[in-house]
Amino acid sequence: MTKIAPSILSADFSKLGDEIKDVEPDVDYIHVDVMDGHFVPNITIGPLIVEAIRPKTSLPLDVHLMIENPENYVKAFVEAGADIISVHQEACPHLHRVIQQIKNEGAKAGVVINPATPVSHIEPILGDVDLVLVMTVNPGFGGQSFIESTVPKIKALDELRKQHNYKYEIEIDGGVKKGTAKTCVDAGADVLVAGSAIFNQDNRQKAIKSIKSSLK
Ligand SMILES: O=C(CO)[C@@H](O)[C@H](O)COP(=O)(O)O
Ligand SMILES: [Fe+2]
Repeated sequence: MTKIAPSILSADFSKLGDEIKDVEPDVDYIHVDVMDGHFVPNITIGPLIVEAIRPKTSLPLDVHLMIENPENYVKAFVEAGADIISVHQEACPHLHRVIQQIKNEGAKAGVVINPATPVSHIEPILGDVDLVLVMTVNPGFGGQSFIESTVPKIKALDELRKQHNYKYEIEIDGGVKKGTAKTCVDAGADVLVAGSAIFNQDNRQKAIKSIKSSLK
């Protein structure tokens, strides 16, 4: 069963608790986009907001770190209540160490690749991660268009998982809506992050249902 992870980047930040409650019954993770104004041009939220939303939901908080030097913040995000922490390969010269650090802190560890980064750059640590996040847009903003050339990477990750019996989930992030969602699931994606396709809609339940039914 494909999992849905609404990205709160497109939610109303003045009432995040209510926004999460609105989607909670129909989804699997809450996706939290952390941006530092260095790794990506945008600045969003830090551990304080994660701590504030933690009591508002029992769903796993899926924290996507789009920051430089993520190793300096892993502990703070785990203490704030993050369940899954994903770091960008492009931001981590010592990727293996950061992945171990996340796991040692007690969270699930994910690795993220940008649209221009090949799967080969993360192959050596695929046996160590709980999640691989394939960016299907360039990170930094919600509401961008899906980049089709990322789809073969989803397929390659699914193949490698079968071949080596790896256990990671494949998550995709960016430009998810009807059509692109099915393309990714057919390629092997297990978790779909969706921001604007859910939170920019008046009826979020209907929006989630429509993504789910597009997968059949
Ligand atoms: O990490 C990011 C963007 O950098 C995403 O999680 C976005 O929040 C997805 O937004 P949509 O493309 O679904 O509107
Ligand atoms: Fe994200």
